Amino acid sequence: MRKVATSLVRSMAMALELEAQEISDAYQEGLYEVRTTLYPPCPEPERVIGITQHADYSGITLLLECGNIPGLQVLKDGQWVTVIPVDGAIVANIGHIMEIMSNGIYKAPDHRAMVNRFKERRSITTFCFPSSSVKIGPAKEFTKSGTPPLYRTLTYAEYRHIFYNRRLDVSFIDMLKL
Ligand SMILES: O=C(O)CCC(=O)C(=O)O
Ligand SMILES: [Fe+2]
Repeated sequence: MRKVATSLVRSMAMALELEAQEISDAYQEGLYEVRTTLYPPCPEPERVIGITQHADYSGITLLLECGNIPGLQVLKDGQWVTVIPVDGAIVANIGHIMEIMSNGIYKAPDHRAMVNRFKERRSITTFCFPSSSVKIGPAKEFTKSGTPPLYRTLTYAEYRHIFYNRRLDVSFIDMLKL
């Protein structure tokens, strides 16, 4: 997972002409949180949401959908789009840290997980973070070129503190916008 995350982040940084080596090194050393989720079958799936609408607070998220049972949905142009599982594939999702670092060019999409009437679904999610020594803010290349930063710059500890102490009725990313 570390290799996949590092190489994805490197490509994403290169596409924006950012200091790709520095950014991928940060993900080489960072914290990776793994969450396994089990969604039991539900006789009334239309009345239940497995994981409610949110965007991830990671840099990027790598998701393994076990058993090819669909459930993940991404909000695209105001519509929920189901991500069809592909055998053995990893779903990569952008988290808030990449949104901030790219000064809003990459967006952390809202997504949710639905439940299935007949089948149990399991997913394994790896939330990939840069090293805790890295400041979380728009990449220095944006400020150098005179582009105004759209997000605050925080230490890793501040970022996590704000996330875990936030009010749930306020959008987390909006709190970090300037
Ligand atoms: O289980 C899934 O498909 C999504 C899980 C997820 O979005 C999360 O854990 O943040
Ligand atoms: Fe998520």
